[in-house]
Amino acid sequence: MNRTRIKICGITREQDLRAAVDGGADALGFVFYPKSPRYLAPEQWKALAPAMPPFVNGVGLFVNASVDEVRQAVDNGPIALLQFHGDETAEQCAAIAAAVRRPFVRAFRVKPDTSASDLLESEAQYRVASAWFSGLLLDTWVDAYGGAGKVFDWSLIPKELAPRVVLSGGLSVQNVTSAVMRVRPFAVDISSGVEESKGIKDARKIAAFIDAVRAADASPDTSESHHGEHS
Ligand SMILES: O=C(O)c1ccccc1NCC(=O)[C@H](O)[C@H](O)COP(=O)(O)O
Repeated sequence: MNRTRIKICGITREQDLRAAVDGGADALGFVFYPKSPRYLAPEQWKALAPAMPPFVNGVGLFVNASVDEVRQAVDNGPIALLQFHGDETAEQCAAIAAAVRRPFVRAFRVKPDTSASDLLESEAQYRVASAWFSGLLLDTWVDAYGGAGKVFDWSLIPKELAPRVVLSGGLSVQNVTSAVMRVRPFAVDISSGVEESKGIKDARKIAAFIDAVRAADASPDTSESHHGEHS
C-alpha cells in the first residue's frame, strides 16, 4: 500500500509542531516570507528549531529570497529541504540550492490556463537545471503567492507525473480523501485547512486530516488518468 507523505505548512508554535509530529506528519513547513501571516523571523525560528525531532523533514519556504536569507534559515535550524514559492527562475533555484547544499521543491502555481504539458515541461526543465531538484509542489495561483486555501483542477495533473508531485492548495479534511484517490500524489501539503486562524494550527484538524489521508491510502485505486492533452 502506498503511503502518501504529508507536509503540514506554516508552523509557528511549538504546540503545533508537536501536534503535527505526534499525528505522523512527514514534513513541517516553516514560512520565511515576511509578508506572510505565518512568517517566522530568524529569532523565532532559532527558538522553535530545537523542538524538531529526528526523521521529520523541516521545509524552509521562501518567496524571492536572497541566498543570504536562505542561508540564515538553514544555519538557524534543521531545514532539510527548500521550497521556492515565488518568481524564482530555475537557474536561481539551482544556484541557491547549490550554495546552501540543500535539495528543493519548486512550487508551480497553477493558473486557469495551465496545461498538463506545462507541468511536464516545468518538471523536465528543473530536473535538467539542478541535481538538487526534488520535485514540483502544485499549488493554486494567488496574488499572495500561497497559503490561500484555494483548490485548482486536479484532473490537470498527468498520471505519469502524479507519483512525483506534492499536491497542495486548498486541501482539507473534507476533500483530501477524494484528492488522494483521484490523483495518488507522492505527498500532500496543507496550511489553511488545519488552522483556527492564519499561523495558528488546530490539533484536532491536523489529526483528522492525517487520518483522512491514511483512509485514502487504504482505499482501492480509482485514480483518474490524464494523458497529457490540453485541459
Ligand atoms: O503559507 C503561506 O502563508 C504562504 C505565503 C506565501 C507563499 C507560500 C505560502 N505557503 C506555501 C505552502 O506550501 C502552503 O502550504 C500552500 O500554499 C497551501 O496552502 P493552503 O492552500 O492554505 O493549504
